[in-house]
Amino acid sequence: MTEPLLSVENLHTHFETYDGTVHAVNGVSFEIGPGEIVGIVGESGSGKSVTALSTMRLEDPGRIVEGSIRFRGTELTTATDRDIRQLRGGGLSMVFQDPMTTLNPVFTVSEQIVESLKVHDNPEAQTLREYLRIPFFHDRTDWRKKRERVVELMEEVGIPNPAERLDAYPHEFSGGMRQRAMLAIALASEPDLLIADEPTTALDVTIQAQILKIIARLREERGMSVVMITHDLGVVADICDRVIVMYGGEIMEHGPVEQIIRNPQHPYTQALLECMPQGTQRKEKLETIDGQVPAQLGGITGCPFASRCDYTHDICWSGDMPTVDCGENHQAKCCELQRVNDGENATHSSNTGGTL
Ligand SMILES: Nc1ncnc2c1ncn2[C@@H]1O[C@H](COP(=O)(O)OP(=O)(O)OP(=O)(O)O)[C@@H](O)[C@H]1O
Repeated sequence: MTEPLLSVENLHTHFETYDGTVHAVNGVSFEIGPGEIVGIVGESGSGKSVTALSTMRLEDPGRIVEGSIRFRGTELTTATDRDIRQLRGGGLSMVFQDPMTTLNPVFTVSEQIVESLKVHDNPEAQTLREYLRIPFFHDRTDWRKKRERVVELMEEVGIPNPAERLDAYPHEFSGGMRQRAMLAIALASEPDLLIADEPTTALDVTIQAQILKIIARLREERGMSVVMITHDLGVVADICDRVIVMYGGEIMEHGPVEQIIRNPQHPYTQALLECMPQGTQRKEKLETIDGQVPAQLGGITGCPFASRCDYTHDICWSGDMPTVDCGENHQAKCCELQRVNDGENATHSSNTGGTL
C-alpha cells in the first residue's frame, strides 16, 4: 500500500460510567490508503462508532487512553483543538446515520451546506453559533458564488432540482434526500477522508443502493478515501475494497473484501456471514448468533467472542489471542485458527461441532 492517509495504532478508548470504566475500543490498529473504501462491520456495541468518533476526536465524553491516530502525518491524539478544527474543515468529514438529529431544523439545507463551505474557508468558525458572528456572505458576488456551489454539491449527491430547493428546510426533505443533504454538507469541505457511520441503515434498499453508488462515484471522481461503518455485509460487498471485522472493541479479522466474504477465517466472521438473509428461503428462519455482545465494563480478558464461540480452548478465556496471517493482507485473531494452521491436535474445552 502507498503511504497511508490514516494510520490508527493500538487505539484504546474508555468511558467512565457510574458502573465503572467501559473499555469501548481495545488495541485497534488499521490503515486507510488514499482512494480506498474500507468497511468496519460488527454487531451493535462492537466499537465501530467509538473507533470512528475517536478518529474524528469527537469521542467526548470518552477518552483516548492509549494509542496513536495519524492523519496525513499529523498526530491527532495530541493535536490542539485548532489543528483538529482545521482538519475537520479540510481533510476529515463524517456522515451520521440519522440526518434528522444532525441537521439543524431551523436552518435551510442550503444554509447548512454554506456553513460547511464557510468552515472549509475559515476553519476557526466551527460551530453554527460561532459561525453566526460571521456574515453568511461577504457581498452579492460571494452570495452568488456560494449558492452556485451549493447547487453543484446538491447535484453531485443526486438531489433533483436543487435550484428550486435552496430555501427548503430539513423537514421538507424525504429521509433519502436528507441523507444526501448530509453528504453534501460533508463534501463541501472537500475531505480526503469521509467517515460514514451507517449512512444507509435507515433507508429502503433502493435509496440505499443509490447512496452507495454516489459514494463509490465520489471516490472515483475525487480520489476520496471512505471508512464505511455498517452492520450490513451486503453494503461491504457492494462498495468496499477491504473490511475490518470488530467485536468487543477489538479487530477480529481484516482483509480484502473478497477474501473475508468468500473465505472468512474467524468464527465470528463466519457466524456474521451465516446470519445474512441472502440465500435464505422465504419461510426459513434467519440464523442468529447465540449469546450477546459482552459488556465491556472493566475490560475483557481473553477473546471477547469466547462465550459465543464453538471452538474455545482454555487460553481463549484468559490469554492474548495470536494474530494469524492468512495471506494476501488477510489476518485473523484466533487461537483455534492458529492451532489448525500449525496442525496441532489440541482438545477443545467446549466444542459444539463444525470446522474452521
Ligand atoms: N457515551 C458512552 N458511555 C458509555 N459507554 C459507551 C458510550 N458510547 C459507547 N459506549 C459503549 O462502547 C461500546 C462500543 O459502542 P459503539 O457505539 O462504538 O458500538 P457500535 O459497534 O458502533 O454499535 P452500533 O452499531 O449500535 O452503533 C459499547 O459497549 C457501548 O455501550
